[in-house]
Amino acid sequence: MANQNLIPVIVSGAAGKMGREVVKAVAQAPDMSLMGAIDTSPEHQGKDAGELAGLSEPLEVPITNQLEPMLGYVAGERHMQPGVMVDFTHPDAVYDNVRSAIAYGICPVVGTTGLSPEQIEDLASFADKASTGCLLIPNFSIGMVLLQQAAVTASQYFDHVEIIELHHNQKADAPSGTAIQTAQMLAEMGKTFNSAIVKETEKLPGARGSVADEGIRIHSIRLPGLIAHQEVIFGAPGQIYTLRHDTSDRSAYMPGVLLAIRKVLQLKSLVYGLEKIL
Ligand SMILES: NC(=O)C1=CN([C@@H]2O[C@H](COP(=O)(O)OP(=O)(O)OC[C@H]3O[C@@H](n4cnc5c(N)ncnc54)[C@H](OP(=O)(O)O)[C@@H]3O)[C@@H](O)[C@H]2O)C=CC1
Ligand SMILES: O=C(O)C1=N[C@H](C(=O)O)C[C@H](O)C1
Repeated sequence: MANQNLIPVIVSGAAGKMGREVVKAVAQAPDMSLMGAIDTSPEHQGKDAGELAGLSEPLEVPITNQLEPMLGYVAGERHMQPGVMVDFTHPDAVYDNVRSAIAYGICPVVGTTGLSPEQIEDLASFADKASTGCLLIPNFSIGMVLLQQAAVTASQYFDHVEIIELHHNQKADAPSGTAIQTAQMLAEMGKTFNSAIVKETEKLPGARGSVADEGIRIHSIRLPGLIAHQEVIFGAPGQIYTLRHDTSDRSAYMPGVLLAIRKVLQLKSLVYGLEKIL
């Protein structure tokens, strides 16, 4: 039987690139217990989540595609605190997974990007009604929080800014959740950026990227060899100010994920962004 003092954690997307890192991090955290490892990928069903994640010993937690029964099992177990579901799956799956977790009183920690503003609003209202903590974190790395803070500061002094995000070419959504959040933060400064000084014509559609709130442009690059990178480039007459963050290993996200697992238990509603819980 699981130690009832430990935080019970289910990892959804446990066989994926991020899920495997989370399995390792949770298994090594002294205050957490990995209760379930969910993944729909057929080739990984029944495999030990720990061995798949590269741990030397099995965790005796098999990968399964049965999320609802696992949520029910964890919700029904006697623990000192509610369970947490960490989701790193796919933009098409995350909404339903989060709804299901909240319905069982399990607190979601969501890294999966690609939720629409309407879906986020709906999940916020569902979590609120259920008085269940839920964290949506577009980027778990501390370096990105610092980049965003520096960008907000710079946006007070620069009126022109564009964002470039660069990712591996297995990424399903574009632009990245981080780039969208960064643009939102700048847009909240209450001014319109990038006022045009000439009439622009795109000779190839999309050449100037996508336009987010307040005229901020986002350009998405997808290439093998990349992991996750973002530049925020400010321009003014005679000067360019470039902020850049590079992720060279997915372990960069793990301190943020473990912090979120601990913090979500203290919440009663949905909170968006790592910066809100630091
Ligand atoms: N917030 C952050 O800091 C970060 C967020 N991300 C985001 O996390 C998400 C996952 O990224 P990544 O790990 O690279 O992706 P991967 O494709 O490597 O992993 C996703 C895994 O989830 C599985 N899956 C798909 N649908 C479901 C479902 N309904 N239930 C359970 N498992 C499912 C996939 O199986 P199959 O392959 O068979 O479909 C796959 O094994 C993306 O949205 C990405 O943008 C990534 C890095 C950092
Ligand atoms: O898919 C990824 O890899 C990443 N996705 C997140 C996003 O969309 O912002 C976070 C990070 O950029 C890695």
